[in-house]
Amino acid sequence: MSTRGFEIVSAYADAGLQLPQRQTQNAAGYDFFAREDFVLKSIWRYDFIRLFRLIKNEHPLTAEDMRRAGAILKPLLVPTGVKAYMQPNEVLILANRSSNPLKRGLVIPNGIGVIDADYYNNPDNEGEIFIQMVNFGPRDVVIAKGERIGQGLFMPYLLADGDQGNANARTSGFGSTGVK
Ligand SMILES: O=c1ccn([C@H]2C[C@H](O)[C@@H](COP(=O)(O)OP(=O)(O)OP(=O)(O)O)O2)c(=O)[nH]1
Ligand SMILES: [Mg+2]
Repeated sequence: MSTRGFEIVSAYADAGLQLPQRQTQNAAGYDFFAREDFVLKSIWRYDFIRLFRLIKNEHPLTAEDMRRAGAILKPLLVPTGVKAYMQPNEVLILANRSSNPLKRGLVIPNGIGVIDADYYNNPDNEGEIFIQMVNFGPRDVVIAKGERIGQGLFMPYLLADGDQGNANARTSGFGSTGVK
């Protein structure tokens, strides 16, 4: 019987992807591999004078200013091509590799990622796990397909007193339940 684990998202079945793996005997985290090559642009590439004006809401700010700010300052969602199944009272916690900030300037801006059990096989993206990243380093970082980018830890979670549960089905992620 299947209890918890990883599967390749069907669209990438033939893409030669690897399932997350632990690297040593007692490693807690399953390392995730990048689904494809990608570039994480350094946030230093942004023109900071323009950024300052943007923050202060000073004009004139062009559409191009907004586009550049969005493109560089927005975290990138690094695709893994992998989905995780688990028990209803379990969660997969995504964490950075400790070497990422030290060696590559890469941080996970949401601190940790919470992958809910009901994200698996959701109708929007089949439950593909994405790792949010920002490059605070001075140089752009190129990550090749198959490089290890973060790790996932399966954990049980607890309910508060009086919690009768919630019948809503998850339809997607990243704000699918609303932003407020
Ligand atoms: O780093 C992350 C964080 C989340 N997710 C997916 C799985 C998770 O189950 C879903 C929702 O995450 P969360 O509840 O943390 O985000 P939200 O902003 O509250 O979105 P939603 O309204 O969809 O719950 O998004 C990821 O793939 N990577
Ligand atoms: Mg949520």
